Amino acid sequence: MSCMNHKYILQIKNLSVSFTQYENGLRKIDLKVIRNLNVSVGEGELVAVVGASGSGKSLLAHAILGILPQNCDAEGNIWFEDELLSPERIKELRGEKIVLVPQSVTYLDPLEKVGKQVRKEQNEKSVRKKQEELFAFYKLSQNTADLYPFELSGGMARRVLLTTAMMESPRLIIADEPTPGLHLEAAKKAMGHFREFADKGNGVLLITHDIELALEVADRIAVFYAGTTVEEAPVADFQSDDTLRHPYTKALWRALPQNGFHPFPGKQPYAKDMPNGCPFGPRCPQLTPECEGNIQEQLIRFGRVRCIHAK
Ligand SMILES: Nc1ncnc2c1ncn2[C@@H]1O[C@H](COP(=O)(O)OP(=O)(O)OP(=O)(O)O)[C@@H](O)[C@H]1O
Ligand code: NI
Repeated sequence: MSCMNHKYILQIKNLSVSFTQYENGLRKIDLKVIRNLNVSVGEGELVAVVGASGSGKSLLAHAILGILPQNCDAEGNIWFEDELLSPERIKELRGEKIVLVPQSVTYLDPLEKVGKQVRKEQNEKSVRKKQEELFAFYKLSQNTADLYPFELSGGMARRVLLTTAMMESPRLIIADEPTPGLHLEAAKKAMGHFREFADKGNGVLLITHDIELALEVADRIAVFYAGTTVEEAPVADFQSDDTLRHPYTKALWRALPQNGFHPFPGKQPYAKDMPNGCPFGPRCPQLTPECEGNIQEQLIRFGRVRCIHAK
């Protein structure tokens, strides 16, 4: 499904996130870990954010939800259903209209029984019923509700996090790596649930480094590299590397098992050692001196790309 004629649920423009650190305990430095990032989710859309570890995926989720660490600052604009979000407004929407399925299971409160947490302390019959239905859906036995988080296995804890997100009637689900530790069946269920939720006219931002999973459920893929989106493309474009736009996306495509498992050398740069211009430059087969300049995002064939050589 394309979002061309849809309303946006989430729009992020020019987001930058930096950490303040002290070098040798004295000199203050700003470490920019996300730069000029744009990404959007339309009504009825499931958008997957893919990218290597450390590319800024979780920080993006935390920036949207206003839960960045103390020493971390965000700049840029985030719109939720045509409303420019302020920190106060984000607080109101968080957990109600915008929910997070966090990457780490440590988000569960260790001192409170699971059922109470999932129900957010509410005890009405309808809330209990919904929790029981969701537990059944995710194959959690009903007595799981009486356990404390430390009594759960990793996979159970993940399924508890999924039920927590599904308890509300959100408009946007941000799922940060929701599947590691889950059996294939549970992972498929969760994906099916997200797809269904989007198909009802809502939005899902699915953060994952599993491109194959993303290709199965998403409408569009946003590819992250070193703190920014290098490409945003409809899923159909991933059928061949000719229809993809950025050399990094093409390299990811060729590294997939079904496309020959071609590895590509090198590593994503750290925020401290960012090259001038294109962050992918040092690894790029198409590198030219112009790549060290300012790289604007261009619109090409219903997708967006940050590469001066893209066609
Ligand atoms: N508290 C912090 N202080 C300084 N740098 C941080 C902090 N938290 C994260 N970073 C840096 O920000 C970058 C992005 O981190 P983030 O957790 O968003 O990556 P990610 O794409 O979610 O990775 P993963 O796939 O491993 O979950 C990383 O380079 C990381 O080192
Ligand atoms: Ni992460």
